[in-house]
Amino acid sequence: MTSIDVHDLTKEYGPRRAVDRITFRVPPGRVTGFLGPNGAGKSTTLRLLLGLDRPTSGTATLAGRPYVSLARPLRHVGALLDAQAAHSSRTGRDHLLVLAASNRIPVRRVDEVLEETGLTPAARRRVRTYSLGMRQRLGIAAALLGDPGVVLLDEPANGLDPEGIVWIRGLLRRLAAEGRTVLVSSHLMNETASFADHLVVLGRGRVLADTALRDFIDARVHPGVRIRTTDPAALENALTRQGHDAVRHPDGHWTVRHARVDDIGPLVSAAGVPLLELSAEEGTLEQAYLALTAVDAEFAARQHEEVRP
Ligand SMILES: Nc1ncnc2c1ncn2[C@@H]1O[C@H](COP(=O)(O)OP(=O)(O)OP(=O)(O)O)[C@@H](O)[C@H]1O
Repeated sequence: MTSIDVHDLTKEYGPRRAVDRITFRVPPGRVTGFLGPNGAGKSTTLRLLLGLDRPTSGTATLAGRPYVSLARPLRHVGALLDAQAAHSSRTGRDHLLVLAASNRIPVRRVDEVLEETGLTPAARRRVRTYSLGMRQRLGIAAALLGDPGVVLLDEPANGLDPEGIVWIRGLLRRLAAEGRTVLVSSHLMNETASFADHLVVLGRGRVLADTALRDFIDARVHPGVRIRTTDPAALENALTRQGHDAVRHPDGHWTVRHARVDDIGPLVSAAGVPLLELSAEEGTLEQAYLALTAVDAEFAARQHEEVRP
């Protein structure tokens, strides 16, 4: 099994505790979103997983082993941390060839990942001539080079055009469907909601949530129902009779809070209310995330205030 296991992991930089005794497991076969405000400890955790930094205490392992003990790491773990890291005087293809040679990966794979990331036409151009999105694609190509069981990507959609964003979404889902372990850190909530099955959320170096995407949203944001009608009085009557909390908006539409279409639809239909629209307003990941982190941020702000002279 190629799971990622983080156990009681702590990293201190001088007096600052970037990661504070965190424990979580990322299993294969699904995409796990790795979220948290700036400075929450996501990059530090990824760096510890990739052996780029040493933990103060605790462990971070891939398939039960620390990264540094892997003989040809790219064959086990593909990572994108900094898309600007490629040597800019090399061509994109040469960059990948060097990586492939150092991990005994066949040249055939270089051309495959160039094709997969849409870089074949630019393969023989120097990286310094690449756009931000092309560098990003090259970073993703490098991550996929060794056909790894574990994929760690930091902001993979960064700099990608709309087509690229649709592409990366499909790629992440496919990697998970192939049974790989996929951990993706991002600040883009709509994007994360489009590909993640599960979330690990950090805040100030600790795990704030480790849960399925749907459960994460449902636990924090109540669903609502949006309605438009030609007979507002009849609608209001029908809803308030059943104790529903209905709000009329300036443009004339109504929302019924804490309700589902399955309940409201039959109710308004039985009351003979003429409908122009009846739709579900599901909570979004952004709303749920902000609800969770607002509490955390408030606490941090209060602490900040307290230490001010
Ligand atoms: N090399 C370092 N030296 C000192 N402090 C560091 C170092 N790297 C990270 N930190 C601190 O550790 C904390 C966590 O940083 P980290 O980069 O892991 O957060 P993050 O969740 O990745 O944030 P972002 O979303 O902004 O990328 C921050 O307070 C940061 O200032």
